[in-house]
Amino acid sequence: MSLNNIKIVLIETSHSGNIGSAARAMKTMGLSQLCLVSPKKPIDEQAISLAAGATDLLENCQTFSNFNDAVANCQLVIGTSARLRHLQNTLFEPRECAELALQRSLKNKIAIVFGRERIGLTNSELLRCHYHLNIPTNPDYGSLNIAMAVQLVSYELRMAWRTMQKNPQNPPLADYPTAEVLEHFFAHTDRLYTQLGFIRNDSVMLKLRRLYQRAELETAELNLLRGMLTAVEKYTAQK
Ligand SMILES: C[S@@+](CC[C@H](N)C(=O)[O-])C[C@H]1O[C@@H](n2cnc3c(N)ncnc32)[C@H](O)[C@@H]1O
Repeated sequence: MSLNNIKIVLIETSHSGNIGSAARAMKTMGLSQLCLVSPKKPIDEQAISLAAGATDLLENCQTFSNFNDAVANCQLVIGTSARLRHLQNTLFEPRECAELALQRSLKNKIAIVFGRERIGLTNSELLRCHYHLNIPTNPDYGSLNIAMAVQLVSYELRMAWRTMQKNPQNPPLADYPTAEVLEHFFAHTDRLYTQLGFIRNDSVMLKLRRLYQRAELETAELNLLRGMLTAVEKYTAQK
């Protein structure tokens, strides 16, 4: 049992030093999978210096051009946010998050996504996440440095991992679709119901996304919904 199925994704990081510090935070807790999405600065001297002995994570990190590609192969996507947003997905705190992520990582790939230093994650990125993770902090001053947020979440993952070492669990029975498969389903739903005149503005699809993300659809359940879309499509084509 390892933490290798859990990746930490950093979106458009401005300061290369934060990438290095995040790598160090991860390695101290036994995490190794670092992904970057369009970093504003490449991995440079400062990143290497702040990574201290965790330069192997920087050498092995994967870089993507967008959020969707970075999480495409993950069955569970968790977005972190310092602020509570109006379009809130299921919200949890680091301990609960770590327990769920660890349990699901026995069979699935998990992404925990951290936002930009200044503006965090966009609403559209947060809508692509099954859960939102908020680290409870001082309500008057609650925004942590990104690498410190990575440290806290990684620590909870390590604690959950240690507990699981003592009480091993079976992998979950259900299969879950990857983020990429879910995105195809959302695009199909959007296309079909726009064509039928039911979807007339973006807010409908935002609400549907939230509903389906919250349900954490299993693969068999998703296939049922896809079958229903295809049946409606066939019926309307015959008319
Ligand atoms: C400096 S914060 C960005 C602050 C931004 N104004 C916002 O509201 O999200 C950079 C990143 O660190 C993480 N972070 C900082 N404080 C956090 C908290 N209290 N809970 C969860 N994540 C946090 C998030 O990933 C966030 O996108």
